Amino acid sequence: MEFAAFADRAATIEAESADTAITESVTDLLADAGDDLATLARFVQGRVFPAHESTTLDVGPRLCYEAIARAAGQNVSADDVEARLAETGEIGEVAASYDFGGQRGLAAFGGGGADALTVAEVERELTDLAAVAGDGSQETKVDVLFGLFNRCDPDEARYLARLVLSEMRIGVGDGTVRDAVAAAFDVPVDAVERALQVSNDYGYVAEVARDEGETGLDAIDLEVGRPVQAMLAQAGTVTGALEDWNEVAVEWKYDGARVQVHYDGEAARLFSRNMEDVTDPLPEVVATVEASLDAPAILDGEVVAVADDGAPLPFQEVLRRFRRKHDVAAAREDVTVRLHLFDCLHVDGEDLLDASLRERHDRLAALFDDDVVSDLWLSADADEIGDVEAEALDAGHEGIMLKDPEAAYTPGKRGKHWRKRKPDVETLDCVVTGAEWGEGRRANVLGTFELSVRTDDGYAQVGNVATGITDAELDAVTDRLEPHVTAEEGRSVAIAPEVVFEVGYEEIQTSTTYDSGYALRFPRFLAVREDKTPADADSLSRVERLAENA
Ligand SMILES: Nc1ncnc2c1ncn2[C@@H]1O[C@H](COP(=O)(O)OP(=O)(O)OP(=O)(O)O)[C@@H](O)[C@H]1O
Repeated sequence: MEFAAFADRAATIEAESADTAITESVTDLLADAGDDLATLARFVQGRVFPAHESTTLDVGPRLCYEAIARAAGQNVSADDVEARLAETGEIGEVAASYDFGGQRGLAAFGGGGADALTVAEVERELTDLAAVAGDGSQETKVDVLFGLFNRCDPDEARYLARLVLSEMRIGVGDGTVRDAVAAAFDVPVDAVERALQVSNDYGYVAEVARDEGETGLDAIDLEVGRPVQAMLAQAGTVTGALEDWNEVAVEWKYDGARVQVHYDGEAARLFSRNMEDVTDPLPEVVATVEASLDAPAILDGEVVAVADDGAPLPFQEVLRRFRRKHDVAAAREDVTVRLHLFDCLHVDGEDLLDASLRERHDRLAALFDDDVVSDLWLSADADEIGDVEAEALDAGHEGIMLKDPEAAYTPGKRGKHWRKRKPDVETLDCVVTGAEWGEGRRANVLGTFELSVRTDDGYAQVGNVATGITDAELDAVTDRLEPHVTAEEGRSVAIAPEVVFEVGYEEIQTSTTYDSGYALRFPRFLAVREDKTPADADSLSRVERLAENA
């Protein structure tokens, strides 16, 4: 296909506003694509390379402006191009506004002709351009781009400029291409979706859909060395997770950077969340993996920067390691990293995407014999989950992940099967007005604390807290409260309002359980506010406001 024909189709697509019309136009484009199918399935999304490839054009805006300026003629400089961009705000518009050499050439041929750019040629030239490296590479890249722009008419220039800067913006998203592939080659959308998840390559999937149909799509498997998109999480709550699932798989949410490990039986390669190859900057992670594995595997996890005492450092520190291309040894001295693996997508020829998290985690745990694998707690108890969260926070991590233990691994999906518990937006300072002695090992310490807020004439209860308190804190809190016990009945004690607890919670609900008319959902102990007296504690009217504004 001539590049001019692609530009023409792109312009048509861009002019459409309805999603269905856009999908239909992309469907037609793919159906007519012939040998250019794979390339067009990428170009239409503004991609030159498959999503799983780390290859980039490595063409910054300035370099592109220079190439445009050179093609536009002697009197135009990169600064002029940039100035026009400041006016119009869109690089395609700017590129289309110049008279390039090619326009005159095309006019002479009456459009098209021997010198007409083809889609295949653009793809080839850009692939060669991406491979240019070393001294003088920037100059060579400008030369290649100049050569292309010089043969463009305004419409071609518009879409070439956008393609080069990954700013296609014609309203075609991942979902559009998925649906268009399904429609163009009469295969089920689900089969296309799965194949895309597994291969991360729209071009390849489009070709398989056309040439081998549904059977071919179903046969696409994960491949060691070809990264897949990471499964993502939504914000969620413990109460929500407990409502939705019988049991919740709880893990620490490590504060680091996502890493996907591909081990081919001999060597490991590592990929970042956006599928960049980060093998070289992380030799000790590679060594950890290679020391334990003896069969091919694809694993998912987080790399965390740690201080000398093992405590996690802010995640910016780990990014310093990810970005390091030179002098890795020195960077390694500066920032120590640890690998925490939490999922397993493939082991020794077997894809595990469709297996449950429960099974995938078991398979992962069987591959390593040290503490590389995340601890996973299965729980149906909010207090227990709260304790895991308290431990995670104590250990310096971000909080917890709540996962559906039965769910499959869905690459690239921000679904509801993985949830990250948001940090508390608000906390409440509550007065402790009662408590209960613990049981068994904890019989000598107070365990559950009655939380109240101030009212006009006293205090009203909003809940009980038993979660988030370490054993050491329980001892200290018991010593602090015991002198204020005013009455005792069974394990329950009444306590004079003296001590203020800061508590986190997920939600405030109206409730008839407590005399305040409200109940904190999933309250967690955060601290004793020694700096506050009950007079400084929160009031019922604040609770009312918080409940209303939720
Ligand atoms: N045990 C774990 N299981 C899954 N993801 C984890 C875990 N520990 C840390 N993480 C990190 O938490 C992220 C989950 O949140 P999300 O999928 O929304 O990613 P994100 O957009 O990078 O969000 P965030 O900025 O909150 O990390 C994962 O991408 C991963 O990097």
